[in-house]
Amino acid sequence: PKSGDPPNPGWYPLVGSLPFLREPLEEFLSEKQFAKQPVVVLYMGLEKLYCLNTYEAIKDAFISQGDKFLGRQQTFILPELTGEKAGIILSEDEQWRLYRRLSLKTLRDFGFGRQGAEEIILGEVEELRSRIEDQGIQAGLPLDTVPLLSTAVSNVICQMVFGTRLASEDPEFGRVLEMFQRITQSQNNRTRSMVFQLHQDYYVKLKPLLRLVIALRRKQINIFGELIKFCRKQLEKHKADLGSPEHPRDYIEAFLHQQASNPSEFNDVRLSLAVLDLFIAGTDTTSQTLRWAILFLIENPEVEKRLVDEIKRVVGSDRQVTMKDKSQLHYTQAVIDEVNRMACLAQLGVAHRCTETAKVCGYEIPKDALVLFNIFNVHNSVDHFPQPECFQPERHLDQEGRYSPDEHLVTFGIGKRACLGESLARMELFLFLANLVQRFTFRLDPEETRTIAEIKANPGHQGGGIRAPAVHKIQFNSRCEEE
Ligand code: HEM
Repeated sequence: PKSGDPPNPGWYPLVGSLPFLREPLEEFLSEKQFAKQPVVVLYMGLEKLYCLNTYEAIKDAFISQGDKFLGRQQTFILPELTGEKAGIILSEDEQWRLYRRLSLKTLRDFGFGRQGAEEIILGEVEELRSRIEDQGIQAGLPLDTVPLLSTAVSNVICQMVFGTRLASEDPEFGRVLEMFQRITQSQNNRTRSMVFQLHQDYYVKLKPLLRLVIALRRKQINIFGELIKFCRKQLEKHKADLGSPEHPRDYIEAFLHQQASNPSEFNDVRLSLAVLDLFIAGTDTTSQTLRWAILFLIENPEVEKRLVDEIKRVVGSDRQVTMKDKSQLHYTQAVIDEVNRMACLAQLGVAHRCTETAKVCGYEIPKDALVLFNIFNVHNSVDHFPQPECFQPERHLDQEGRYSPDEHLVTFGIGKRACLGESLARMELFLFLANLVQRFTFRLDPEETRTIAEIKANPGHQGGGIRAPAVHKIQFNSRCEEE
């Protein structure tokens, strides 16, 4: 380390800080010695990794100097596998600008001549309700919320992207979903996988090492390859039946129309990678947040009661909760923010690459450095959220009880590279949660031997790298029959 470098947890030659780190990394970096440090540097073996640890540092980097932090880490596996570098999440420069702009526009304009996003989500809410009634309540069985919620959420993306409810209707998609769930439920040691990714330049130069790494990662690479094949098949189907450019029926159609005028930017491989990114970024994140929400409500019955009372008062029990109700459901919105605060789903964000040397809160971050941001530390900061360990939706309400969002909630990141699906995700969280709560009560499987705290701690790190509760089952009951 040079003088003036950010603080580090300790280091040795060659292995760097690795002997000093503890999992989960976001919690380690939020311990007392680091909690108030704006920037921390980790020596991950031979490479440095910077972590923006406080809200001030994240804002300084991603808002005040946003243009210097628009890069992403470049990987060798995608070019090796596909010949292209990226879709949306890992793209940079012109490709990123084009894909981000068009993806946002396409998702925002959603309507696509047929159904709006709200209608699609409400259709899935209904589908979910009947699955819970048939497979859970009628059969008297507690349900694993991973397949239940991830099918519902991926059906939403399926309709937007492919134009069909593939997740339920196409037997081939059952396999695709299973592949996603294998990624979701994989046991993931974040530190080990970060070290692996940070050293990829070495493997690319040392071919025998590259072969070894590919052999070790073969399973994940195969899953990825199959998913890409599936997307390409969908592109072919759409090409055979392309509608009018004025009213694209889905995301793929909108992009295929662009392909006609700009075939190299919008080639088939990039399009497939972009589609895959929407699934990777948009399925598990939303469905795992809903799993957290159910656990928090079981743990906090007084919150659940107030939530149900609000929904009954504003909406009643005879019709679905819709987006029109949202502005009156202040407490419901506050509950969702509190779920997002405590779930800290993308705990350390997605790494940005610093494209030009920058100074953040007084510390130099060199060009090409990789930079994470500690959402967990910001969401657990006593300065912004007093008694952060308590689930208190009231903190997101003003004196009059009106919903009042807090800028320190950084669930979706901030700045130009923040989550592209935020408004869709917010709509899904609101509609799925409010409608589930209106219809059902939740209880942990009576046969469960672990406590909720143990399930939340998820010692096996299941969750494919995001903060997810361990696998468990929930017993649903019909709310009106219980009351
Ligand atoms: C609760 C649900 C979600 C959470 C917590 C979440 C969180 C995040 C975070 C933290 C980032 C990184 C931001 C950064 O690098 O600064 C991100 C990026 C991204 N998210 Fe989400 N997300 C969610 C849902 C979605 C959905 C539904 C979609 C798609 C429709 C989506 C698509 C993306 C994409 C494409 C990116 C990369 C953006 C870019 O690189 O320009 N996300 N998300």
